[in-house]
Amino acid sequence: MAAPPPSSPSPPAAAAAAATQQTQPQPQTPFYELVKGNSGLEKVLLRGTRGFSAEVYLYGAQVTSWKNDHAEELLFVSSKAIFKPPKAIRGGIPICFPQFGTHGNLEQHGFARNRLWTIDDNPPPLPVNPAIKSFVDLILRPSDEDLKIWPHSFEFRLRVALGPNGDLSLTSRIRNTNTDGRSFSYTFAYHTYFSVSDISEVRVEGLETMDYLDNLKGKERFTEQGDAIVFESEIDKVYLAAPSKIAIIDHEKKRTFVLTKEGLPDAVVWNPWDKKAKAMQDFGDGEYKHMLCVEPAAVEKPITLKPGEEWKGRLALSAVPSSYCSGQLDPLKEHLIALNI
Ligand SMILES: O=P(O)(O)OC[C@H]1O[C@H](O)[C@H](O)[C@@H](O)[C@@H]1O
Repeated sequence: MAAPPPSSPSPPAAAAAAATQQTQPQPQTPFYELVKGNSGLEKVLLRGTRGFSAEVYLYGAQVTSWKNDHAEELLFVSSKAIFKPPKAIRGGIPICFPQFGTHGNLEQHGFARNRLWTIDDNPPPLPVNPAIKSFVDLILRPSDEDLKIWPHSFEFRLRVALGPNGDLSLTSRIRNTNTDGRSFSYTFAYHTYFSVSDISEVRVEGLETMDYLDNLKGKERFTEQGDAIVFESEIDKVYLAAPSKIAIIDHEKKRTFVLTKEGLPDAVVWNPWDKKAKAMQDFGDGEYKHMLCVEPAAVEKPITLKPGEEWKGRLALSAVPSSYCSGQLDPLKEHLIALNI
């Protein structure tokens, strides 16, 4: 598909918006730009107000950049990331579908993260905040090869949107398009890599007292004790029925990430720490200190769709300044104050 001219409304996207305008309010002139990224792979640039921006590779529909109004990168992408199929890009927000991790017989995290998605010029209407001016819709349908490894027909639509306050949202709509009457089930995650100043200075709030499956202990179930989660060693846990808001407090950066999730009951927390970092070809030895994955997910209970049914799973991210004092943070309150609501 031809790239729209730089800094002008994308004609297909504008046409799509116009087509859906009659049924419900949609942003009028969505802006995106399609450019060449690493290794010649195409990526979409989203530009918001006040310098907020995001980038999405068509490869994996993977968000690889989200910047605030000081042009600071908020997501982690490894300096050793490989931008070459079939390797998934190490960092940003890989999409794990139709399988999270090793919870099934497919390759780790499923195949959506290493397939080439296309821009969806005419997505079905999606209720949106009319203040959102910058977004892109992507779509993945299975190829004949994909059908051999996962014999189900589906349409996976992803909208990535940059809000007026720099918030980033990802909305997935997955539809069962099987014509043989068969249901299918899948697990899912937005495998979000956050950029942090120093992992030892980071706390995660919202998951304390939750039950979790520990991937480092054969997926055994435990209950989290005590206070906020802090990091002193490798972690790989699937928190079950986690709250819809989770906060990552970066003490040194004085920044709090607030994650809001819908349709995604679980939340995976992962940091490979030093030994696993060294074993990964596409990850720098010391980079574990500057990243943390908190991944809204549906893992414990797979989602089942009958033919014609559609599921929606949404993640909204915001980064707000935090003058954090231990134990005093109310992530929601702080978020609303920062947004002046
Ligand atoms: O190396 P990848 O396939 O991208 O997976 C990276 C990590 O993803 C998740 O967080 C899993 O819980 C981990 O067990 C896994 O190591």
